Amino acid sequence: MPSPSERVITPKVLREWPLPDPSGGKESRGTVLVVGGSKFTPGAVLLAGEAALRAGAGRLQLAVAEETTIALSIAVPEAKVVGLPGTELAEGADVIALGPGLDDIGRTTELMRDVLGAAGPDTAVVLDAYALGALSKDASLLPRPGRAVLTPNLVEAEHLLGRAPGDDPGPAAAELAERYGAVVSLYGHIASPDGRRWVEESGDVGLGTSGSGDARAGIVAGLLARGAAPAQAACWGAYVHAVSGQRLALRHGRTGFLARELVEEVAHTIATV
Ligand SMILES: NC(=O)C1=CN([C@@H]2O[C@H](COP(=O)(O)OP(=O)(O)OC[C@H]3O[C@@H](n4cnc5c(N)ncnc54)[C@H](O)[C@@H]3O)[C@@H](O)[C@H]2O)[C@@H](O)CC1
Ligand SMILES: Nc1ncnc2c1ncn2[C@@H]1O[C@H](COP(=O)(O)OP(=O)(O)O)[C@@H](O)[C@H]1O
Repeated sequence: MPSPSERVITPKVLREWPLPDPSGGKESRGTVLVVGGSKFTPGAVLLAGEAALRAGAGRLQLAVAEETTIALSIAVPEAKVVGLPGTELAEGADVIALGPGLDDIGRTTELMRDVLGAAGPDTAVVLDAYALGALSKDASLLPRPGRAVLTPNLVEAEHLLGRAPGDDPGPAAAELAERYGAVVSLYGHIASPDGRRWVEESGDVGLGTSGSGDARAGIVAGLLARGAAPAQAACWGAYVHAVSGQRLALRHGRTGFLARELVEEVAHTIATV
């Protein structure tokens, strides 16, 4: 049941809150820079990056572990791929998605200082995975929270809150949004620092698949790149992620579909809202 303070995200609500017209060239749909990956988890960046393109981003850049640059440039031929930290690309990026696939809090902290410090004043930021662990230790790592979306899973929310989110993630999302001054998307519950709240109710068990959160962070980044506001990108992102899962569940069953298949559904789901 949604709380009375949460608006349920339905196709009608989204159609009243349309995404910016995507009819311009790729320059007008923005550049996403995904910063993340490690020697042993390079695929998270691939999932997030491809999800950003499927959500409509114009250009994709990946800053990844040095030893994975060649493999990822072959796996994602649409992207420019450089070694971490990727600071040289940060100033020109419209959106920076930081965290997927990182595996060390100290290294992530350094990356956040370097990359977000080099970002332009209007750059939007999506923080996921290890970036949220680092943020839980040092809130100053998010220099301009106003254009940020945080996409924690329940473990990351616990690190950020300092306690378990409890049975209803809605109040936890609202508390985090207020604390960090950023939009928070937590398990289908979206909260904005101005107090607005939404809930997406179509999600199902199959969405709990490896890489699902990486895909969702990438969708949000792509929507921001094409010009959506942070709360709009988070609401559309949660809906598109959940409905893409529903469509896969109809074809394959409630569980067993893959995050990469979720990513492939994204463009069609957006087009049919
Ligand atoms: N194909 C791939 O490459 C995949 C990579 N993935 C990546 O794998 C990484 C690890 O994911 P797991 O869920 O196993 O993560 P862990 O179980 O290692 O940690 C869960 C979360 O706790 C936080 N954390 C860890 N150490 C902390 C500390 N010392 N202090 C505060 N917070 C801390 C981090 O924010 C982390 O995201 C993530 O970066 C994720 O993006 C997964 O999403 C699955 C797919
Ligand atoms: N059992 C479930 N029911 C509904 N939605 C789910 C379920 N499992 C996952 N999800 C959705 O998928 C998102 C990503 O899943 P999660 O396991 O938290 O990803 P990750 O650990 O990769 O970040 C969640 O935030 C939630 O919105």
